[in-house]
Amino acid sequence: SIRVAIRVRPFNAREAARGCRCCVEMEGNRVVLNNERDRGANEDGKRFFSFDHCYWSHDRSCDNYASQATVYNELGKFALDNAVSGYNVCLFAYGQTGSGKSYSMIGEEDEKGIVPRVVQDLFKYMESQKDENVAFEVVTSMTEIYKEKIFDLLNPSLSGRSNSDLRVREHPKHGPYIEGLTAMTANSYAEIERQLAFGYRARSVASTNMNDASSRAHTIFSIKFCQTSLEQLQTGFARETKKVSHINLVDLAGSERQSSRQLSGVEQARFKEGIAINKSLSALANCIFALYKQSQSNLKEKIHIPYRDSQLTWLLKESLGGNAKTIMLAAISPADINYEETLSTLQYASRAKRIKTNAIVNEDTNDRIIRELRAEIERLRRQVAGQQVPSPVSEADLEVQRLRQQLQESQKMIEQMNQHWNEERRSKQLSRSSMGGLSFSGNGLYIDDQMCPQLVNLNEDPLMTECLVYFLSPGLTIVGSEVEDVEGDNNSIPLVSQTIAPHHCRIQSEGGQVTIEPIEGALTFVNGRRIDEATLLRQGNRVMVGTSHIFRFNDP
Ligand SMILES: Nc1ncnc2c1ncn2[C@@H]1O[C@H](COP(=O)(O)OP(=O)(O)OP(=O)(O)O)[C@@H](O)[C@H]1O
Repeated sequence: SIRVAIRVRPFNAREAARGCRCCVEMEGNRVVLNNERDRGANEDGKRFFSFDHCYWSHDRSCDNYASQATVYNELGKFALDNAVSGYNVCLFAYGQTGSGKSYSMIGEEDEKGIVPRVVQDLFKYMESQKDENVAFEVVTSMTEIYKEKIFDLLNPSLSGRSNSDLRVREHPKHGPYIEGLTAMTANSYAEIERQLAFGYRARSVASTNMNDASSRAHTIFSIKFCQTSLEQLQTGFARETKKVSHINLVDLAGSERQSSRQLSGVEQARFKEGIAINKSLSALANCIFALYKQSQSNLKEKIHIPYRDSQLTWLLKESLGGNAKTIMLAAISPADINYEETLSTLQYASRAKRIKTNAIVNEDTNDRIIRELRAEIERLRRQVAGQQVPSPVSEADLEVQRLRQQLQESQKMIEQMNQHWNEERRSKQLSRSSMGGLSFSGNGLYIDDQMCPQLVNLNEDPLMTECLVYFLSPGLTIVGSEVEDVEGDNNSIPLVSQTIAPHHCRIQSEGGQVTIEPIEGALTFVNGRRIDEATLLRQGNRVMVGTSHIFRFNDP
């Protein structure tokens, strides 16, 4: 379920000057609203709401005062821990204008909020995991949805509102995304801090009755976090595991009451912004309501969730009802003059609590099974160790035996998984070689396997040169015109021409060395010299098989 937290701020200057009464109390994870004139409240004028977390930030002198660090330690750390485990996470701040959303998300110079703290701890995590077999990548982007238009806050050409708005598209697997959005790689916390400062300066902010610096748009700061680790297997292969998670930190524009009185020019502009903000927030409310209904319903039929009704809900689709662990931080004012807005925020948040998302670790399926089996083995090992106290009780012996058996079974499964993984990799390599070993990226052509030695074709036609890459996996590779039937674990390279024998030559790759040997004197040349025995290949050697297949040997 979506995790929901409520935070109440101190009185602002205006509320203090008007001598407002505090209408909010917090008891553990329960919020109590007080208003004797509220007809929906109980006879004591109270309404009760429970949430996953309640943060009392109204009065610093109270024992239960929740500081920026307290809020981060629960919400931000939860988001970060899940992102590190490979889940998509989304943390969004909701609430009336001036209720404290930006304060919680961004914070102030010496009271940093969730966003900078998440980034800081993300870099600390990467530092702590530094290892030559692990690589990390952090890519950030920052957008603003202002009056239903999407702007790129990290685009340096941004000047005023002239930056043309961007479009949302939908990826069949990963869901909606913004086309053409600037994505920046960051190598340090300081870099992201600069990006954040730049992006936040470019936001649409204006002074309103409720807040001197009110965000007039929704701001989304996104981090794509990739973790690639390389594991050396006993089989000689190196297994690459990749986990990618998307962290979306969303500071929503504040909901506000619309006035029907005569408005001045500036007020008119704020009023129009307010309409757009309320429109997208009500689209969000409608999605939350539909998702809430879906969670209540036992019906098989699916309820339509109106994600498409606003850019905001469309972009948050995966975070609300899809593949993400989502946290909603609802900020409220303590003042009685804002009672209605506070009540509506709490009702909104109560509904969100019931929404269930469907978060999964974003990694290769085989990686997931292997990871789960490893965890299982570890658990069983610990259990076996725990049970090994000498005991005459035969029941304990039986338990140890059962655990041992389970452990063996899990170990066997993991071996099979690794074997299966290797086979898959090999078959991918074979299909790559039969396709000419080509891989395409958006930027053109690249050879995506730098780990194996390779034979790269050379051709009189420069356009045809280096178009074919044969990857030489550890073990034996048979080259010939009829190699479909090569047995066991052996690999094959099929070549067709009159001068190629059915089984023409053997290429052995072992312990980092590769040799080539003709079979029954078949025509094979290394650097123009005919060979008749196993010959060691060196980086850059020219290899000719028959009279028309020429390659360069590449050993990365
Ligand atoms: N927990 C808090 N402790 C101290 N001051 C706070 C707290 N929360 C909010 N404030 C102060 O209240 C004012 C309004 O907060 P903030 O700008 O975060 O509201 P907001 O919900 O983001 O408003 P808007 O929707 O208009 O952008 C700011 O001056 C901020 O410093």
